[in-house]
Parts: sequence; structure tokens; C-alpha cells
Amino acid sequence: MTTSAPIASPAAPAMPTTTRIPQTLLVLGASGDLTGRLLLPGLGRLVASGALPGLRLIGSGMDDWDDERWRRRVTESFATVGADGPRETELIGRSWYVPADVTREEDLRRLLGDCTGPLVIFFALPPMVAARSAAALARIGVPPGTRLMLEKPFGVDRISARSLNNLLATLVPEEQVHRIDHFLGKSTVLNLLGLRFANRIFEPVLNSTHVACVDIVFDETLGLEGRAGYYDGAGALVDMVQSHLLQVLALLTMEPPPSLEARELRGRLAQVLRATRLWGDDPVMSSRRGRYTAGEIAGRRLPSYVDEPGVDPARGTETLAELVLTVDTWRWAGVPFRLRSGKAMAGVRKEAVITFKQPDRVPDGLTGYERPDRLRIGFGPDRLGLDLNINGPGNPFDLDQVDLLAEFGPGDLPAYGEVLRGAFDGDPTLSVRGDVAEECWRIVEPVLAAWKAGAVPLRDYPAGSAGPADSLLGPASGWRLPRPAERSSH
Ligand SMILES: NC(=O)C1=CN([C@@H]2O[C@H](COP(=O)(O)OP(=O)(O)OC[C@H]3O[C@@H](n4cnc5c(N)ncnc54)[C@H](OP(=O)(O)O)[C@@H]3O)[C@@H](O)[C@H]2O)C=CC1
Ligand SMILES: O=C1O[C@H](COP(=O)(O)O)[C@@H](O)[C@H](O)[C@H]1O
Repeated sequence: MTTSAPIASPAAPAMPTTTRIPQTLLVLGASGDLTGRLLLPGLGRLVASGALPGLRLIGSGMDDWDDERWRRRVTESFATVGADGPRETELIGRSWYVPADVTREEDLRRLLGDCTGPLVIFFALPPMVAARSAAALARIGVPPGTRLMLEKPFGVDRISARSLNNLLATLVPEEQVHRIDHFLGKSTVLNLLGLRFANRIFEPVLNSTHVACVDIVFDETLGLEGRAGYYDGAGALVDMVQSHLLQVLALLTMEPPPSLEARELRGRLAQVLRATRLWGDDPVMSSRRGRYTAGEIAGRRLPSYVDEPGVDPARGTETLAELVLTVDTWRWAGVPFRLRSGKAMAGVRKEAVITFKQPDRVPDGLTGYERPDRLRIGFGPDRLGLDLNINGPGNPFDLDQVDLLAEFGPGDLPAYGEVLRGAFDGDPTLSVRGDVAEECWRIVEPVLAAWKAGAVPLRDYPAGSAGPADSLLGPASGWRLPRPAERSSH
């Protein structure tokens, strides 16, 4: 371990899990919600797959827990995904807990002294604590080859993201910083790569000549689910749009990479996000926000968001966010990208929908053209759909729309298992690069500022409804986005 100079430790060579060198995973924030609900279940499945023989697991946090209490937590979390086999039991049996304030150098020194072999540090900490912990680590140094995993939100705005990036750069090389976006570990999201680049039929029409509009929607029926501690400080825009949905947008719009090697793929993602901005550069016209009130979803009663335990109504946190973006490249200029994520909605809708322009000419005599063709990529359930106009049953000259649908199963690992695998393998392909994290803040910052200034009303919508009436995602036909030229009239 280096002990003094704040100099980035040397880069670790990529280390596939199959290399079988026992590694150590140090979880900072061991008693937290994210650790229990997402990190440990992902880890459990990865361990069950046999990918991490000899892994040492250390949990750490402020709580005065002992090893038994920690092992119980790991066991319970693993059990939620059926990770209860001999490999998992063995790992749990030799994992331990170290009480520590991870913002204090002496505590961190003690913690690092316990770690042997290649080390992965997972910061499951509130963002400000994570930044202070990283600063303390930068003062004492970390063992060479250490990989750092950081949760979203990465910083709280562009400036703080940049200073966190600068700080981390003094600790380890960029390739060893794994900024987590678990959507990049979702098999359906990754399927965008196969769909686009391993077929001849879609890629040639994915451009402004043929595409009218792209919607990326992640509507959930879930409400707050006891997560006020995290969510009330984030809100839908930061929780879902600034992070996950922008990554989906980038995968849908980037130019083809020559390979999926980290440098190539992340370079393409960064390039297209640099060209992405608000529609008309107008944060007021191009955004909407809402907050659910009491209601019922499929027989389940939800309280109003503001009455959920731990929520501070004065924060004005939104539970639904919409943005319209433009991707200002030769390929996409002029195509609106409408992003939305809402909680406590009437139904689950998790998909990207590419709506194609109407054909320039439908021959006279073919009647009944009503809807444009659409390509739908579902992110849960995992499915791919193509809505096409065909000569349906009955009158052969009367058009009908059919939906060609393919369902496919989930990937081998849950998304968190997939992103963890990347860190253990020393492969940052599925991690957010530092400049991309800053770019995503740059895209949403004008909206955050407009909302803070009260320039966009926070609309109420009842839980179990379709969201506020002034949605920017109106019906596909008969509805038009505000154009830059119309801005002054609003
Ligand atoms: N929860 C979620 O669903 C999601 C969370 N995230 C992100 O994950 C991170 C963690 O969130 P979450 O788990 O919800 O937060 P929690 O508040 O539930 O957990 C935070 C953990 O950090 C510990 N902690 C705080 N300060 C210190 C310190 N100085 N030294 C050691 N441990 C400390 C806490 O211990 P103690 O309780 O004893 O203070 C607790 O174990 C955040 O960055 C959040 O933005 C991202 C997406 C989803
Ligand atoms: O990161 C988050 O994602 C989930 C949705 O992702 P999923 O993998 O659970 O489908 C979202 O509910 C949560 O608010 C957000 O923090």
C-alpha cells in the first residue's frame, strides 16, 4: 500500500474473473439500503456462478455491528435471489465487519490493512460522504490496482462531478474507476448493441430521414418503497433521467463502434452525449415535472408522496420527470427524443419506442393507413416489437397494423452482478466514464435550475394515473413538439 503521496496507483491489467486470483471486496456503507437491496443480491448471483473463488468480503460502516450481524445481512440479501449454495455459504462464513468512519484517515488505514489481494472498494455511501471518503483515501493512498465503484448520483452537479473526477484521478487511473449505472448491466439495454450493429435492416433507417420521434420511457407502478433517505434528495430527474435514460439514449444514437472494447464503446457514448442538449435549448418548454398524490394501483393503496415517511414536502421533489432532447448530429438533428420516468403510474411501461415517419407515398387504393411503423425495445419485460402496416385479414387493400413480438429471457446475471463482474475483471466497459458523468449533468442542469426557480410547475397526479395532463409525450399523431421558433409565444 502507498502511504503518503496522493499519486494514482499504477493501472491494473484487465483481470478476467477466470484468472481466479482471490480478490477482496470492501463495502463502505454496509448497513445501507443499497447494499442490502441491490449490491449484495448482485454479488450473491455472481458468487453462485463460480466466478469469484476465494473472494473475501468485508463490510464496513458507522454502525456498531459485529461479524454475526453482518453475515446475517449478507445471508438475507443473498437469499432474495436464491444465492444460498455452498459457494455463497463459504464466502459468508469467512466475511467480516469492521466498524469505521470512512471519512477518517486512521479508520481507512486500519481497514486497508485488513485487505489482501486485488481490492475492489464499493462506496455505498451518501454522495457527500463518498466524496469525503475518497478525499481521505487520496491522502493515504490505496494498494496498486485497486478498483473503485461509485454509485449514482456521481456528484450533485457538473462542477462537483468534475472535482470528484479530479480527486479520483489522484487515487487510481480512470480505467479503475467504475461509476455505476446498472442499466448498462441490463441485458436488454445491452441488446441495443446487437439489434443495431448485428443486423442490416435497422441501422440504415435509424436517422432523421426515416425517424419521426424516439421515446425512452421508464414508468413504474412502484412508489417510494421506503427509500426517502436516498430518493427525496434525488427526485426522478436525477434518479432516472440524468443517469439511466441518458445512457439508453446514447446507446441508441451513438455511431457504430469498431469493437466493444471499453475505449471504443465509451468513446462513442461520450461523443453522442456531447452533441445532446435540450430541445430548443429551452429548459421550460422542454421539461415537465410531477409528484404523485394518494391513489390506488391494482388494488394497492398508496399514500401521497409527501406523506411517505422521511419525505420533506418543502423540498418539492418530483416523482415524475420528462425531458425533450435533441441529438445534434448529422444523423439525428431534428428528431425529438422524449424521455420520461414516473413513479406510482397506472401501469408499467419500460421501453424505447422508435416511431418512423410515414412513407412519402402510400399508393392510392391502399386504404386505412392510420399509424406509423414503430420499433419497440422493452426493458422489462425483455422484448422486442415491430409494429408494421400490412394488408390484414378481410379486404386485402385495407391496411391493418400487426405487432411482431419477440420475448427473451433475462441475462445470466442481474444488472448489479454484471457491473460488479466488470470491476472484478478490471474491465470498465460497462462503467460510466468520468467525462460522460459530467456531460450528463451538463444536459440536465438548465432544467434543474429552471425547476429550482419555479419556472416549471410541479403538477400533482394521483397514484395509479397516467401522470399530469400537460405531458410532453402526447399521442404519437396529431401532436407536435414545441419548436424553438415558437418559444417566444409561450
Ligand atoms: N438506495 C437506493 O435505492 C439507491 C441508492 N443509491 C446511492 O447509493 C448510495 C447509498 O445509498 P443508500 O444505501 O440508500 O443510503 P443509506 O443511507 O441507506 O446508507 C448509507 C450507508 O452509509 C453509512 N455511512 C454514512 N456515513 C458514514 C461514514 N462517515 N462512515 C461509514 N459509513 C457511513 C451509513 O451508516 P449509518 O446508517 O450507520 O450512518 C449507511 O450504512 C448513495 O450514493 C445513493 O445515492 C443509488 C441508487 C439507488
Ligand atoms: O436505479 C434505479 O432504478 C430502478 C429501476 O431499475 P430496475 O432495475 O429496478 O428496474 C428505480 O426503481 C429506482 O428508483 C432507481 O434508483
